[in-house]
Order: sequence, then structure tokens, then C-alpha cells
Amino acid sequence: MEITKDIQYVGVNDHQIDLFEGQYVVENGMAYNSYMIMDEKIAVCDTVDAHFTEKWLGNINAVLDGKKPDYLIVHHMEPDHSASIDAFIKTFPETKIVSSAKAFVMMKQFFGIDYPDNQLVVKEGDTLSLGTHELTFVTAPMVHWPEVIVSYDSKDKVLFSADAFGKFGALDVEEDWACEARRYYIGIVGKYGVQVQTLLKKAANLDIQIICPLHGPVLTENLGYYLDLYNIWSSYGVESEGVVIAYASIYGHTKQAAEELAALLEKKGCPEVTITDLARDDMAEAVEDAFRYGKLVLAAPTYNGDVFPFMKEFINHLTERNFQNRTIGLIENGTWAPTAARVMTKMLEGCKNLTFTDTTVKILSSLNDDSRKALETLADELI
Ligand SMILES: Cc1cc2nc3c(=O)[nH]c(=O)nc-3n(C[C@H](O)[C@H](O)[C@H](O)COP(=O)(O)O)c2cc1C
Repeated sequence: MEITKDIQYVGVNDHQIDLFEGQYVVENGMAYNSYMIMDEKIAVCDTVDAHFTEKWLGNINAVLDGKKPDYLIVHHMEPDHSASIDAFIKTFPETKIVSSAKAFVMMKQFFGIDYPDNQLVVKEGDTLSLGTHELTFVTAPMVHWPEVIVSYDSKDKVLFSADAFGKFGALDVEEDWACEARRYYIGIVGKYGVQVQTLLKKAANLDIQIICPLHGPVLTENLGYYLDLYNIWSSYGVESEGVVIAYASIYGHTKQAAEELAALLEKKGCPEVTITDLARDDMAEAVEDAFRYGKLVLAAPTYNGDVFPFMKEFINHLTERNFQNRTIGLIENGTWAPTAARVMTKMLEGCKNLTFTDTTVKILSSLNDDSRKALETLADELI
């Protein structure tokens, strides 16, 4: 696949994967992107997951057409992009590996060798001339690993963005970009909003016309749309007005309260109401929604003097990703000594800029007139 006259796509689609990074369901598979810049010198950008080494080397050889690559640029050392480095160097032993100093430390850790004869270490602002194309390297520490670099090709105005601007999903499946890019970003990069903001500021100084990420489609049009979304996500801003109701329930009474609240909010004209069962629905999608919308209601039963496990897991996912700037409502249930609301509040206490509603709905086993009235008050507060 041609990206520009000189840049070719040589990545692979993975439809065998069950869980990406050991936890994310990827119904439409995954793409491990790799690119080749064909100039006086030839550069290959990043390798692919170990299951696809042979296919990837085949893609490279087809483009090389008998020539030899001069450089392998390693933007990121996560194994889905780096696992084929060793096979590449065995195939093309004269290639220089261009990467950050930290990446070579990681190569030693992953492969037992840091390729001393092939090393070309780059740091912020270094350039590499391929002939007519010149790459400038920009460090992007903790987006979302410490060794990450991105590179900018001033000739074709391409940003090789590493995992930034990536998404779940193989490239041979058509699907909406934002939904799976948001789930990917919040899940995997979400904790590092400050670092992504730093990268966006550096990128603002470049004339970028094409973004080549390590996952998902190459972005060629309307780049402002993607950059705006990245700005919202990385500044923990509200992307969409609405309320997310995340619930867990053992016998169904908390679920009923969540559903009644959703109906009340819809009746009262809430622009968007999303309801999710934390035990059954995709946890990563629930986390994504919590970061997308401005208001979040947590509804859970008390469990052994604590809160029901799926809610605990959900809140841990939020706090681990620097959840902030949101309005929170709580619904707790318990039969003899309810503690769920207290536990949930405590779990969120380190989060910045959360506003809790005045009303916390307290259910004793099942909804009654008092708790239904509280649900109505909570709905009014959230509107
Ligand atoms: C294993 C287990 C432990 C529980 N621990 C508590 C508890 O510590 N305090 C309490 O008030 N209720 C406790 N409950 C009761 C539930 O929180 C309560 O019945 C609640 O109404 C269930 O809501 P649901 O209908 O949405 O599942 C426990 C229930 C189970 C199954």
C-alpha cells in the first residue's frame, strides 16, 4: 500500500489475537503498522508482533525488490512493534538500528543483545538524511513508555507517531475511528495526559499532513479532527455532554435502580444516557465512557463490608488513569450494614476536581418510596 510516492505500508493485520495487551477485547483484530521510506537510503519504520515476522519480512522484500535496507527505525519497544527486530537483523545484518538510548537498554532486556554493531542512538532534535527525505526525531517519553520517539519527515510532511493516534482494529475492517481510538487511548495511554499534551505542543510546530501511527489507519485528511480529540482526551476534558451509569448488581435491585435513573434522565431531557453492567459489558468501554462524558453515576451493592468487586475494579481503572474533572453521583445498596458509598467515595478521594452530587441514593435491599424519591432528586441534580 502506497502512503506517498516514497513511503510504503508494510504492516500486518492480526485476526488471531484474543486479548490485546492481555486485557482488551478486539473484535475486529489489530493492525501492527510498519512503513518503508524508499530514498537513496532505505528506512524501515518499526517491526511487528512475533506471530507475523515472516509475513512482514515478505512484505519488506516485495518492496525492496532485491535492494537492502539501510536503517531500521524503532520508535517504540513494546513487543507488538519490536518482537521482530532480531529476525530483521539476522536477515539484514548490515542495517543500522535507529532508536533512543533507552530503547537499546530494553532490547538487551528483551533479546539479550543491544546490537552494538548496528546501533545508531538518536535524541531530541537529531536528524537522519535518507537523501531527499530528512527525518527529525522528537522524544515522547511516557507516551506511553519511556523510550518512545516519534519522527517527522519534512519532505512528505509525515509524522510517524508511534502509538499516538492508534486504534484497535485491523485495517481490513471498516469501522468508526473515534470509538475504537478512544477506547485504545483511554485504556492504554490515558494515564499520561500530561505527556501527550507535551507531544501535541511539539507537534503544533510541525506542518503535518499525514500521520502514520503504529496501529490503525494512516490519517491523511481532516487532521484537525483527530488532533482536537487528542487534545480533549489528554487534558481530561468532557468530549460529550451526558451521564454514564455504571452499575454492578447481585440480585438485580441495584440494576433496577440504575435503569430507573436512566429512564428518569431520559424523560428529563438528558442529552445522552449510557448504562453499563460492569460484570457483563466490556470494562474498557465503560472506562472509555467515563472519560468521554461529563457525569458518572456509580451504583453498587455492599459486599463483605466493602463494595462489589466489579465496581472496585472499575474505580481502580479510573483512578489509575488519572480520572478527573467530572461530576459523580452514587447509589449504594446493602441489606444489613451498607458501606458501598463510603468505600466508593474513599477510592475516588485522590482524583482531582471531582464534584459529588448532594444526593447519594441509599437502598436497603430493594427500592422503596424513599429511595425512588432520592433517585428523582439525583436525576434533577444531574440534569
Ligand atoms: C457475599 C455477600 C456479602 C454481602 N455483604 C454485605 C455487607 O457487608 N453489608 C450489607 O449491608 N450487605 C451485604 N450483602 C448484601 C447485598 O449488598 C444486598 O443484598 C444488596 O441489596 C444486593 O443488591 P442487588 O439486589 O443489586 O444485588 C452481601 C451480599 C453477598 C452475596
